[in-house]
Amino acid sequence: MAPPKVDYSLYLVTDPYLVPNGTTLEEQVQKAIDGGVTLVQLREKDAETCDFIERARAIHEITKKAGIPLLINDRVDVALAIDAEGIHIGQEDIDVATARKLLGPDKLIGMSVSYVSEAAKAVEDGVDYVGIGAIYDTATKTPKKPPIGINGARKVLSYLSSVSRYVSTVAIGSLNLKTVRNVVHLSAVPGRRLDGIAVVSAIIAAKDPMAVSKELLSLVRDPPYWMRVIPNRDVSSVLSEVPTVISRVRSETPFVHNIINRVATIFAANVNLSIGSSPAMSENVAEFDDFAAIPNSALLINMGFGTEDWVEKYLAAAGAYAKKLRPVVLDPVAAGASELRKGAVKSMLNRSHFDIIKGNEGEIFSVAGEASQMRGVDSTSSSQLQKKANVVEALAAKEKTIVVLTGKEDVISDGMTTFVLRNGHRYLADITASGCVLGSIIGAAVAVSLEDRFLAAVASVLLYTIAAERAAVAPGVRGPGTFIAALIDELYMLSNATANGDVSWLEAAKVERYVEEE
Ligand SMILES: Cc1ncc(COP(=O)(O)OP(=O)(O)O)c(N)n1
Ligand SMILES: Cc1nc(C(=O)O)sc1CCOP(=O)(O)O
Repeated sequence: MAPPKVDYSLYLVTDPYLVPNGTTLEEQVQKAIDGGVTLVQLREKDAETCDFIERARAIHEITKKAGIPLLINDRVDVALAIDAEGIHIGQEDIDVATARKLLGPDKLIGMSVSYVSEAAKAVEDGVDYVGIGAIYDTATKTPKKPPIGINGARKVLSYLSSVSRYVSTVAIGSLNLKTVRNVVHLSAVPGRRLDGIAVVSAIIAAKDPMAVSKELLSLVRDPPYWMRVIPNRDVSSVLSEVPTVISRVRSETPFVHNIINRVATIFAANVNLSIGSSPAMSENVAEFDDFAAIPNSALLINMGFGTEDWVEKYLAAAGAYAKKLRPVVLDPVAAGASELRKGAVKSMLNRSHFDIIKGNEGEIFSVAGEASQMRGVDSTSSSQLQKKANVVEALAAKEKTIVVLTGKEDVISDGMTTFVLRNGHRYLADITASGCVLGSIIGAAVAVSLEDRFLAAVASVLLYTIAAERAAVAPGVRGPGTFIAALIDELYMLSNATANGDVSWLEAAKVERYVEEE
């Protein structure tokens, strides 16, 4: 079923109160259209009818010249008075049947929806499009309902993909240069994605509405790097690229910004240094933008400590890196251990994208919404490989990410290809933060291998687990304590050997592609 001809990609909704001093709403709209806005809605909440009509006529002249539709917010009479191309109505405005009767069959009718039930009613009533929101809290208006996040948009899209009539969709509510990419591309479900975004303040209040519109339009239309998945990966070709990633970490010294729990800090910094990367440990929001601007940076968010402002802090950091197109690794430490942690992870995934999600079985199962055997921060390993592989693959596909599930066997998936890795040593389970510091290695690897995050994950796990095997039998290692020092030594030696062309250690790799049995 082909979508209708209206281009909803970048839908400007006006607000007279947000226009910067020294310019007019008409000028802002004209510049926004010059930047690529594809549809305009005139939204005047307080204007007298005669003023509303006068302004609508002026804006209509501009949109007609540009060949794009003008819709009127709420007011059928104003739409009829200027022969606008349609209206947008909310849940408490005029009903669709009456509006259709007044406007006729050819005008566009859009309706605000937050939930599947509202979308179902709007479809039944015959709307042309729905405005899904509010995705996030917005300062532009006080919403009557809580924000629905990316997951809420996904639910509505999923429902709409199942109905026979094509009803177009735009998302609304704090859509701006920081949020658009994630909302548009993460909310997509098989066979259906948002047709566009509706924007008020990011354009209307902008000093340069043309530039902002141009950028927003490309963020809507151009899929981000994380939407590209390399199909049909085989073990030997991925393994052949592992030394390149490890060598590049040593030669390019990527900057790894670790937001990590206190138990792991020193260990993580030493591990980063041992493989040639440059660690920083900071939770200060004031420096996130500066760190993200470092060309070869990556961010690790290790949710080890549940402080009060943690989610907002993590999201501020993730937003800073997303804006610079730099990678973010999420370690949902003890994700299923408490309601606080479950809610925090849910909120994070609902509001941001993560390039790699790494956790143990209990953590990954919890993130995926599956029942897990989680106890504290340890993970039992009760699930069969098949279950683990299915959960990891489904989560990776849903979140458009790479998922690394660690354990006796490590499972890595990009949603299409799943590898099982069987290296490592039991001492890793006998020391604290062994999982956390793997996140720091992954951060370094993905910083130099953004174009192939699956490879970065495989390279990191192999380097770490094979180093652990060697460390466990290194001279002088008598138990977990001496193992930690030997592990850092081995990481250092393997990384240097690889950079010098000696990749013999990789012969120990035990990797296979997971193929589900019939
Ligand atoms: C595209 C789009 N989506 C949603 C809205 C909100 O409409 P409504 O619920 O009627 O709220 P107000 O705009 O009247 O404050 C919209 N205007 N446009
Ligand atoms: C007009 C409107 N309607 C919403 C809804 O949820 O239905 S949110 C919203 C305001 C969106 O403004 P901004 O782009 O500045 O966040």
